[in-house]
Amino acid sequence: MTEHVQQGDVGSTTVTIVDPALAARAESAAAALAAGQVASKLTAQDATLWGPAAEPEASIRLSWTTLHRSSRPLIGEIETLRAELRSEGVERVVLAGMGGSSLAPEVITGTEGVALTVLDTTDPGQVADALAGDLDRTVLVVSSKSGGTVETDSHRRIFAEAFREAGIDAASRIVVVTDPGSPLAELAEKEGYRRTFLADPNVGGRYSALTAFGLVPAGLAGADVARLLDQAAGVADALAADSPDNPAIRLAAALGAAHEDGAEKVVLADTGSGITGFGDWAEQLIAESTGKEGTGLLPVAVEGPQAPGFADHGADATAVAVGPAADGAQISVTGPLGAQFLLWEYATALAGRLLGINPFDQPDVEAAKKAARSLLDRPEGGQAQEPAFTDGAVQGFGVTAANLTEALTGFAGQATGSGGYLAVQAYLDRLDDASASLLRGELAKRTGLQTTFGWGPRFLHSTGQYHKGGHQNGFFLQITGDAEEDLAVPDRPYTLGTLQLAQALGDGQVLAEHGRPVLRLHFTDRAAGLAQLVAAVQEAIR
Ligand SMILES: O=P(O)(O)OC[C@H]1O[C@](O)(CO)[C@@H](O)[C@@H]1O
Repeated sequence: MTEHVQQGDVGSTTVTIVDPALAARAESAAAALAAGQVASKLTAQDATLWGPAAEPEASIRLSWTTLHRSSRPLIGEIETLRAELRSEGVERVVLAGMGGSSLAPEVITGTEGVALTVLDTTDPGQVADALAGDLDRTVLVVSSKSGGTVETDSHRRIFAEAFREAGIDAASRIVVVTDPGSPLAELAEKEGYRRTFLADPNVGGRYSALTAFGLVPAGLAGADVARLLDQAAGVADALAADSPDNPAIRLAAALGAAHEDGAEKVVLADTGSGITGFGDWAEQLIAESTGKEGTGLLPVAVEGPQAPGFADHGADATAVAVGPAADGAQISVTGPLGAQFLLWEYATALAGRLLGINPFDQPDVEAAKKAARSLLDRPEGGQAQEPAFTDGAVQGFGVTAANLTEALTGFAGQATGSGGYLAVQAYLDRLDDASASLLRGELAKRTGLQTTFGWGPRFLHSTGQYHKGGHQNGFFLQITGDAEEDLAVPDRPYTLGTLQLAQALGDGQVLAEHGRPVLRLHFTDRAAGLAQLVAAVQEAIR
């Protein structure tokens, strides 16, 4: 470390710019943020910080800066409900929620080793497995800020029917988290659902970790959510300080300076933070907040500091250790989970200012939802496409190639050396088909490109915004697969399987309209297709 190494240290919460060149580059941005009193204004919820165009949205999105205080009364309410449910033998918590309505509780419970079944998928097999759990002991938490998200609504319908069929009073087993006045709030009242927690409407989904959206499902599952608020409270004063030593200013200034120098990707590796899955939560915060108007920071969550893309990254990326600095890390961010939530929220909002965008909207998410809806309205769900090739258990779409190897060679050839990124989007079962995620490292290693991996449709509520709105240099590999069984969605004209495929095709269509290359590979047999794809990647891309 040299004199340029910068550290903002709050107890155990630190941001260290390990790379001296980056530390030097970040100095002026940090000084400007401090001099402009941006941190204290943000804490005071000043909606003018991102310019006049962003002000209307920002004025209803800033309550997250004080949640460590305002969320306190929730703790007792959650504990009371949990005790009540346990006294009835209800101990298994299933959470239906997309993006900001499930990512934080998943990290919180994962970090504490507490069981929570998260449904943020339309994969019929994954939902069927959750249904096959012990319904007698199950409570379903339905979390949706808007109250209109199709995946979450489908899960609610499927579980309500399953409870009824099992002779269980469905209303007594459904707990709702939503915004006041949403269609879901109204429905919960009409149906007499067990309990509705109304969240603070002045907090957007991806900033909602410390609202009812993060705390209710995690707390019902048994996580110590009061401690999370304590951890956030412990760092709150430091984050409000107009000083270059403010850890959020440090982080935002470094990411902003790196972006200015062409490092538009942020590679996140856990280096022993003690937090499980932080990258998945941070991905949504960073991508949806910054990836718009053709700019932004692309989060790339990798498997660890040894993974391809981290220590060996190029000039287009900044390597960030979540935990102590490791080989190749340019920035290290440490701290307990509650503190890291608040720190990254501040840093992302400040980085948004440096990038000149509104960090509180997600203008490009709707396009894919619309395309999926219109496909579902067509006969056969608009899904009767002819494959360009069938090679064993893999069919190829959107490509001129005779077989899998040829398709991959062409796709990788186009992307390699482009300075862009590869995005693998797997519309599969993230538990049973978990090994698909190995493709990320294989492709990153072989192409030298920053490579992301996302489960569809989960990523549509996360990195999906960046794919369409951010730097227009992504290459998209979609993977879809036949399911062994499908699930009907009660009172809806589609099954989960048709919805899942419509979501893939709809997003693919929007990406193609953006002029981005999309290769879709469909597995007629998932296990065989996956094995074939991994072997073909190893053969075709060297
Ligand atoms: O909580 P809701 O309204 O169901 O939305 C879920 C997620 O969907 C998004 O709106 C994107 O589609 C996210 O910003 C949000 O976290």
